[in-house]
Parts: sequence; C-alpha cells; structure tokens
Amino acid sequence: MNCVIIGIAGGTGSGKSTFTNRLKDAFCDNIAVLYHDNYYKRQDGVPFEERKKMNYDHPEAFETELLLNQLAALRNGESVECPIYDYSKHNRSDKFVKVEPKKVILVEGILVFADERLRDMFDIKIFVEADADERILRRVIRDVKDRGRDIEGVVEQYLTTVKPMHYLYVEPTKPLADVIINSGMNEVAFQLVKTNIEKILNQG
Ligand SMILES: Nc1ncnc2c1ncn2[C@@H]1O[C@H](COP(=O)(O)OP(=O)(O)O)[C@@H](O)[C@H]1O
Ligand SMILES: Nc1ccn([C@@H]2O[C@H](COP(=O)(O)O)[C@@H](O)[C@H]2O)c(=O)n1
Repeated sequence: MNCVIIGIAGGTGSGKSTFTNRLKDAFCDNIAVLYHDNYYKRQDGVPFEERKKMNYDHPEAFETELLLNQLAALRNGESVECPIYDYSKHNRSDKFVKVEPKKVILVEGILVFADERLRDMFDIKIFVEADADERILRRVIRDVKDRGRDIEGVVEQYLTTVKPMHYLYVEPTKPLADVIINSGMNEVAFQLVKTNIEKILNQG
C-alpha cells in the first residue's frame, strides 16, 4: 500500500499526544495512529515495586521491533493488533486494539526518532517543542490525574531518569526533524499539517 508515515516526537509533556489526538479527531478513521508507549516491554515477571522504579525513558525500555513489524504490515495493507499500555500498572494490559491500514499513519512517542530503523520509515518527521519547566509542570498534573501517580513519585522519577534520558536521547533527535513546532496547541502548525494530510488523502 502506498502510504505516508508521519513521526511525531518531543519531550514528555511537550504536547505530542495533544497534537496527535487533534489530528486523529480531525480525520477519524481515515488515518491510523500508533503510540510508541503501547510498545513498552512486557514486565509480567517483575514485581510492581520493581516496575515502579524502572527507567522508562531509555530506548531499551521499548519493544520497538514489534512496532517496526506492525508498521511494515500496515504498509503492506494488513491490519494489526496493537498492544495497549497501562501506566497505572507499569505494564502492558491484556487488551489489544485492531488498527486497519490507512494512507496516512501517525507514530507518536518521545523516542521515535532515536531508533534509526524507525526514523527511516518516516516520510515526515515532526518534533513538538516546549520549555522544560512547562513540560514537567504539565506532566505532574497529568500523571497525578490520569496515570495513577503521586507528586513525590513524579518528581523523583523526573530527576532520576526522565530528565537525564531526555538530554541523552530525546533532545539530540530534534535536529533530525523536518519540522519543529511550538507546542501541541499551536493552531498554525496544526492547520499546516492538517492541510498536508488532506492533500495526501485526496490524492488518487
Ligand atoms: N500548550 C499547552 N498548554 C497547556 N497545557 C497543555 C498544552 N499542551 C498540552 N497540555 C497538557 O499537558 C499535558 C501533557 O500533554 P501531552 O499532549 O500528553 O504531552 P506528551 O504527549 O508530549 O507527553 C496534558 O494534560 C495536556 O492536556
Ligand atoms: N510505566 C511507565 C511508562 C512510561 N512512563 C513515562 O511516560 C513518558 C512517555 O509518555 P509521554 O506521554 O509523557 O510522552 C516517559 O517519559 C516515561 O517516563 C512512566 O512514567 N511509567
């Protein structure tokens, strides 16, 4: 299948999911969306207390091979069963979501440009940018509200793994992007990307 794969990267709390989900809402079932976070490695044999302390911001935390295989399958016109991650359990859930092949596929995640094999699959690379203080403030609120965390835990995790890994693995991928956008709520950037996707979908 002739399709266009768009990678959307950026630091935690930058607004990647906000931007991605706005596009998903705009195009509904006409585009496919994959989230790298759903491909965090299964940790079934690891006790919860251990899972809580793991480094989730290192490229090795992900089963990227599965994402690569599923993207290749979608490109071949096959549907795939994507895993669904449960942040409150620090593990994959037992649920899956069926994703159908589409002409436009979005792939979102902090480290989607860090893996060369993944990066090479993207026709368009977008990096969502936001200041570090804004990102951590948003993350504290989101993780407490939506991901079953407490403030002390979010701060501890940010200082021990999230921040150092961001500067080691996420920030260095910014110059690899085709477009750097200023926040997930940026209306001009949203309209530019939306128009581009409309053009791709309307091509015969
Ligand atoms: N420009 C913005 N201004 C204020 N809050 C925002 C903005 N962008 C995102 N948020 C909020 O910040 C939190 C993190 O955004 P999210 O899109 O999940 O970031 P990411 O996917 O990059 O981690 C969410 O609760 C979201 O609603
Ligand atoms: N069990 C987990 C798994 C991941 N995280 C954090 O999620 C962040 C990536 O998601 P964003 O929506 O914020 O981009 C990443 O920074 C991991 O630290 C987690 O806290 N717990």
